[in-house]
Amino acid sequence: MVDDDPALGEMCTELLKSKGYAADAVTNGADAIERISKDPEYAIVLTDFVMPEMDGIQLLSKIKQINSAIDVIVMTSYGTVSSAVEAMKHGASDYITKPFKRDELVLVIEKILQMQRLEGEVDRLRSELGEKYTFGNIIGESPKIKKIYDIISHVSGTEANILIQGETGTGKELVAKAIHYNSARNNHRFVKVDCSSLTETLLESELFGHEKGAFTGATKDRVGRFRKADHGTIFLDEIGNISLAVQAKLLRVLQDSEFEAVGSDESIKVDVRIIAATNADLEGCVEKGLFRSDLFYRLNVIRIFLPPLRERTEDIPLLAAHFLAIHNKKNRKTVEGFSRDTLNILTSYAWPGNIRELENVIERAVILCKKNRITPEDVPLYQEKMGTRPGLSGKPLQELLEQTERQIIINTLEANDADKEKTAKILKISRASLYNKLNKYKI
Ligand SMILES: Nc1ncnc2c1ncn2[C@@H]1O[C@H](COP(=O)(O)OP(=O)(O)OP(=O)(O)O)[C@@H](O)[C@H]1O
Repeated sequence: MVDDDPALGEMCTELLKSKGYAADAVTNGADAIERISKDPEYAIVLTDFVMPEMDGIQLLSKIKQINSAIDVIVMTSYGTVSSAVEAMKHGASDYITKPFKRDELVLVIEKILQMQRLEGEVDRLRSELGEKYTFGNIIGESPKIKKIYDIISHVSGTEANILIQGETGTGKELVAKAIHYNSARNNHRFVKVDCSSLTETLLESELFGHEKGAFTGATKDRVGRFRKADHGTIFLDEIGNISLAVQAKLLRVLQDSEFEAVGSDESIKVDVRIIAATNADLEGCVEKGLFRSDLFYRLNVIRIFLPPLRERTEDIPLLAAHFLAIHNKKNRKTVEGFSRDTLNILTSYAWPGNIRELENVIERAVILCKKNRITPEDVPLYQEKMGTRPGLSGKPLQELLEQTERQIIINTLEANDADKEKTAKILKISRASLYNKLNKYKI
């Protein structure tokens, strides 16, 4: 704390000490420089703007020369916004207007410390990537993804069919591969079929093969994917889109492990484990008669729900660091990391395209980046939509409040094993009110 008024210095240091931080005060810039030069532990300098001898801006640039990791907060007087702007231009991290309330000071300091932690976290994670927090190629350390790791290790050793459900880009294929490569079938093939990209006839022949002349264009025999996957695993992506006829044939493979190629009456026996994936509501499809319930039950022996990225934002810095490393290498770049504003932007965006979208954004940013860290200008498309602070996202207050309320309820439920009674008690609302909100927010 640098201020020529010793009483203010004392008040601030006492306050910060009462919050558990180490703090001390000096009354001029020269003393501040001396202490910073001797002790690398200083994380933040709070300095007055107008001081005799060395003013706030001069002190700021000297501090940055000595230790650029120190964040400087400038105190300005009421009505001198221009000096705050000038300080920010010179690299101040924030400013606070005098006179300020005690809470305001604590808030500014804590915000900076949190950002420093986030930056430190990314650096730490970058160095630890590849050693921890991964399962095969799956990256993440949030409780939700750790649960997925547990499920993968449990089910890999079994022969159970698996249904993976999750929005697009959440890593369904990655999970299917992790299960296969951790299973006893890993010496055999992992065969993927994208069920949504083929017409009914083509899909049938793709899955089960065909005999020459079975349909127009079938000029020679073809071995289907089920046979290619014999003793291995077949991954049926977008299973929700297949026709009822193909569903019937699939059911037979599941029940009897046999099928006939298109245009042939000879039964073929296979030993294949099936992992299916969908981003559709399969139960809803069953109710509407679009998906056979018997097939659904056979596939759904074990179901894995992959959470959307917005429900595990803790993993974003880790994933961002991972993709940064990949795309640095691919593009022969040496981008070191992300500015804190960029990290804020990345962690506050809703990511409708999930991890695939995050990877695309990082790849583009790496290519565009001209400095050593990725800055918000490198992720321009997303800047407007996100807003680094909730109030700047351009959304109506009501919607923002509801979003927050929804998240609070989800967090409380999660922390209490989905115990609604406990959740209502903790949040001090009636059970009826909690149920209403669960309905309203479709939790
Ligand atoms: N946890 C993760 N760690 C690292 N990379 C991931 C993770 N999840 C997904 N990815 C990457 O994101 C991209 C999309 O993943 P994937 O194809 O598995 O998603 P999907 O859910 O199968 O998508 P779709 O439903 O659109 O087929 C891939 O490049 C994948 O490597």
